[in-house]
Amino acid sequence: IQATGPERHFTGADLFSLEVAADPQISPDGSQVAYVRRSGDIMTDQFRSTIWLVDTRSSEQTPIAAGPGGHFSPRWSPDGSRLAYISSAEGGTTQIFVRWMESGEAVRLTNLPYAPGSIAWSPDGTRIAYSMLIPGESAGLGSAPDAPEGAEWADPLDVTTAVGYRADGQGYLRPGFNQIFVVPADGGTARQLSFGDYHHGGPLSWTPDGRAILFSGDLTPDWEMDPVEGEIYSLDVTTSAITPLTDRNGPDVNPVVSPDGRHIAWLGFDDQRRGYENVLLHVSDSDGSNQRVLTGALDRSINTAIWSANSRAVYVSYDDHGQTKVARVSLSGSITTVAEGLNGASLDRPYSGGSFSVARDGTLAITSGPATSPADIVLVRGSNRRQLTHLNDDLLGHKVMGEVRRMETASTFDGRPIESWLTLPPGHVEGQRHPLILEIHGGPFAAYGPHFSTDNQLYAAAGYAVLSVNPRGSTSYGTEFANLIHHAYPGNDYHDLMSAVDGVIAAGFADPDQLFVTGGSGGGVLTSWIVGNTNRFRAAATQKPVINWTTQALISDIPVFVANYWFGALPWEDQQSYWSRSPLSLVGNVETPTLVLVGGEDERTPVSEAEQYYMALRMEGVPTTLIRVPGASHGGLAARPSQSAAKASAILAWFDRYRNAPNDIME
Ligand SMILES: CSCC[C@H](NC=O)C(=O)N[C@@H](CO)C(=O)O
Repeated sequence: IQATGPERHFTGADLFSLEVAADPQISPDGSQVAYVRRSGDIMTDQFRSTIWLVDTRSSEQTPIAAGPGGHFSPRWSPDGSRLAYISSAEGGTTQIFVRWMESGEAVRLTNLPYAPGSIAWSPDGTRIAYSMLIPGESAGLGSAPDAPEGAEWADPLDVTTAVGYRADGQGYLRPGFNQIFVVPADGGTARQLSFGDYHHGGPLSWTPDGRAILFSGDLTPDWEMDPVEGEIYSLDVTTSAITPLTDRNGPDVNPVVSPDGRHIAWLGFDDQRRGYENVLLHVSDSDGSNQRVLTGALDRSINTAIWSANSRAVYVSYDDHGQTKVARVSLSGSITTVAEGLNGASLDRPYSGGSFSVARDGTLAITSGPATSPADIVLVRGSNRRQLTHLNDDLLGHKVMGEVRRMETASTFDGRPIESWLTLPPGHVEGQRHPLILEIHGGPFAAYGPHFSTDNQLYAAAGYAVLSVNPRGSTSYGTEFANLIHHAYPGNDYHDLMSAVDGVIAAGFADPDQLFVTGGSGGGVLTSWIVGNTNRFRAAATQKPVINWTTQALISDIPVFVANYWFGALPWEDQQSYWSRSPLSLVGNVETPTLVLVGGEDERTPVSEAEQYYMALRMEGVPTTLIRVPGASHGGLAARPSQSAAKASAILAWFDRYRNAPNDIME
């Protein structure tokens, strides 16, 4: 059949044409913004990162690093004359590059054996600090016989004594520790500054005199068993002496020294072993004395902190009701919101997020955009906003996207307001009811909001309305709301989700006989929990779920965290809680046809969780299918455009199979 015209709806193939702006770095004088552009590439089936410069007056764009390889982390020298970045332009390991802006010359500064990260210019622009993993020795035990010359033997045994021996996105970890280095900014030999069997973590922040670098880490022998702990340390650049600046029980991370050197700002909280804590902005004097919290009254979590040029305030980003905002926090603790509507770089689901930077005069560069398009670069000067890039107008300008509307319902459990966003099928006519997909976020401490989502747009283009709900436990509504699921997840969040579904039915958008449910990770837990509790949904698709908390606590890459923060006991100490909160405990109730889907290299909610559920459903005679996404990690389930499109297509095919089935087949 020949197409009669251009495809007006969003399609899976469109994923290859999407572009999203990230990591906007405004130059100190505010004249230009360097940013990372992530673009779909149909030949490599990846999102490729390039660095572009956009002029804040003319909006003219210039490529900084856009050739072969990946390019990211642009960072201005303090005087704005140079731009450092990390790139694999020359193949092999990523390296630090510097571009001289006036001449346009870019040079590779380093020749490192391993990938650098957390690059930070010294205040006088003469040096660049960075962190890098230095491999350590594997724990040895016994030995293989000697191999004859020329023999090709199997790999040696992999022996570990580490707690963190696996990590999502990396697989089984090679032993080693993050160390801090410094390299001359005009080339030369890098020097290692930190040593020892501890991770010395970024981001890094220099003191204005260039004598010390602040970093965070847990330099105590018990660091492996305390996954959230961290302190701020000062590292002497000459002697490598390390001085702790904080010492409380709880994370102290992301230190930033004020431009005048008088204060330190950082993020952290008192560890109470609760599922959720607001991350608070702290400041102290430069020696760590006089510590105080500046955002205690906000009751929101702070994501990023950047000092104002005059050292009198800190700009922070935070999530509020599913939206990401920037506020200016003065040293006296007054908080003024200065930008709203930030959007992050994740494309598949509408998670809150976004990034920003600040010029000397307070002009902000943010990543932002409507819910129907990925993030662009927007300049914010006082109340003026100007969109500098239009990365997707060429593609989405010719498409009819699903409109996104904010909804609110009272929970049937306790009357609390539950916020959600409804993506309507393109061309929706008022009064028309649609089949509804409830799409549940993970975390579980995370938030959806009015943000772009390829999954939701693909479902909407297929004629479904899609509901993205923030049930209790969601972030961006304060500590009390998030901790309503402390040691009680899944639980009453179920009622919030069902209330939101009933809200859109009552509002006339959804067909009550055509309900479907899906969700990933924490959202997969809730999807499986829902089908264990109700038969109201015609079909379900549980993505990368936890099914059995005992195995999750022992096999995932966050074992100690799950046990200590989400249960407060080890599995064998409180098997009753672990079992009663496991969706596997309800599998005998399930009648809803349920698709199970997981990334083949998921280390966060391991493949074995999905496999347990699939087999349990088969044993119970429930219609099911297991899909593994080859090579995909937990965080990277939708990283390859072809797999992301195919995943949405498989879920739609599963739902379509039951969408039009006569009711008696469903009974
Ligand atoms: C329920 S166990 C771990 C869940 C995981 N949390 C952190 O990694 C999760 O829910 N991830 C979410 C949000 O990041 C996801 O959608 O993958």
